[in-house]
Amino acid sequence: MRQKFVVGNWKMHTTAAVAGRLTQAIADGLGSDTRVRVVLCPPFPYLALVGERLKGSRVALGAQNLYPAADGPFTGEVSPTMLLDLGCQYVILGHSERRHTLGETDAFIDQKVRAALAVGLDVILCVGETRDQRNANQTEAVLDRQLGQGLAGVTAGTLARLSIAYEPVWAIGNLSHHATPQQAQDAHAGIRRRFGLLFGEPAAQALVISYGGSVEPEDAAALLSRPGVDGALVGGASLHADPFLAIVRAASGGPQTGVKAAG
Ligand SMILES: O=C[C@H](O)COP(=O)(O)O
Repeated sequence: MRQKFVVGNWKMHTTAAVAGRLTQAIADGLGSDTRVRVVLCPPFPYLALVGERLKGSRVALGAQNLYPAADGPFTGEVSPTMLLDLGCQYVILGHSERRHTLGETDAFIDQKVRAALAVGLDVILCVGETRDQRNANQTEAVLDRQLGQGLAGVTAGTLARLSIAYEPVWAIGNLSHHATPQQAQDAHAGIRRRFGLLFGEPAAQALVISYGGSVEPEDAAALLSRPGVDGALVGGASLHADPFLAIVRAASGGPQTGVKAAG
């Protein structure tokens, strides 16, 4: 049985003071319950601070990006080993904001996935179609391409350190147009099928596939109770402790032992 997975992606938000308070509130609010795997991904400058606050908690630290080289003349970039040094266990790669706003290609994302897995980081690989691609019935082709290239460097030995986040681009930061639980379930089933073709059925059944795109406490239970929807990659709602904790509770299927009520 796959463990539910909830990741907070703070994107380019917070300040040091806010990051510290938010981390503390989330770590305290989660208590000792381990039914849901929880990860916080702050901006690079706050990784050390957040990592420090998470010590002794059951929340893992993740980064939002990396550069696929061990070191070198790459001004402004951050290497996989630097993330490890800072205590990161996870890294988000292939996020649509990097694909579409910053122009990252499938080939570059493939390099990043390889670099992350090579040093022992766990990868959360984001895939998803734009609204135009969905309207043109290209969703499957887009996911095929993104998965085919994004997973090219994954091997039997590194498979267990990979999860997928399905994020339809049209649903991100868009409360009036988020995907329905059925749309998420269908896309996840397609991703699992493709994964099975690449790596075999046991690997496909073990694969954790999260949904991202305006996940809010109100719809989290309906979404996360769907077969094959194993978690949530949460943006906006992870910037406040109460809604984020509520989403974790929804993922656990109900009140969690040792989890204080959000408030
Ligand atoms: O990484 C998170 C996703 O892009 C979702 O962001 P959002 O919850 O603000 O729509």
